[in-house]
Amino acid sequence: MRKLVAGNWKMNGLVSSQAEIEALKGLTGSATCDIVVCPPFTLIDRAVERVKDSNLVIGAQDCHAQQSGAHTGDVSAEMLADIGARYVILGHSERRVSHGEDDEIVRAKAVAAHRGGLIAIVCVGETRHERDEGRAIEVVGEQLRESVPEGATSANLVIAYEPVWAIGTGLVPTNEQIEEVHAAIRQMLEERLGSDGNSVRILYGGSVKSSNAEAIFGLRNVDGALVGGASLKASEFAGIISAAV
Ligand SMILES: O=C(CO)COP(=O)(O)O
Repeated sequence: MRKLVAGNWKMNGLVSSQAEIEALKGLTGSATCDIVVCPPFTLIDRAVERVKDSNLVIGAQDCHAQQSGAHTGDVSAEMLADIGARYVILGHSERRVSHGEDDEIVRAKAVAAHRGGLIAIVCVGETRHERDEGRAIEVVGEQLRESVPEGATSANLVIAYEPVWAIGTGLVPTNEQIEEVHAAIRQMLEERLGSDGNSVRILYGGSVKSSNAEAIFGLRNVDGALVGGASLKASEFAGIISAAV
């Protein structure tokens, strides 16, 4: 399966950060994977202009479940598609924790993403405590079952496994732990989507860097990465992209 490497800029980036996208274009012209950059809302419009005629595409980090209406401060999937975004990250643990987003909200947002024509990158992952209790697969399975909407296909859904304790910490699960969870996700996707579940890309996210990317991409059922901090610097992100063969 062709790999997908997505960069989640989180709440980082000013207009001047467009230079990183420009540099990334120059560094990834011959990349053999799909590449998505998800800057903050404020930069999406400009970023879409910048990546025209390149192999980069632009995504967002969230959307509202409704198409329009009295939702102060929110942005809909249709608005994102309207300015040229192609993907949207949903259910990131930073939103699940700090914005109280539960699986039902994530699923409603995924329905909205599909209605708006966006590819949903749905994030799942256990906390340290849940892993220590031996419940990682159970927690991820529950999130997956409840967050993935009807109508999901390999063309409009990507899953990102992001153990909460690995995000921004420099900690990475062992190869066995990653393979175990990815295999469980694959099985659940097959149960849910039939043979098409085989074609849904499952990304790993959490402290991915150019120095560990190759080893992670070599693992079974790892179809790419969702990268936070290391996506902010073009040269570092390009190092990860070049490992995704
Ligand atoms: O949250 C992440 C991507 O969505 C991962 O963040 P880091 O790569 O900074 O650990």
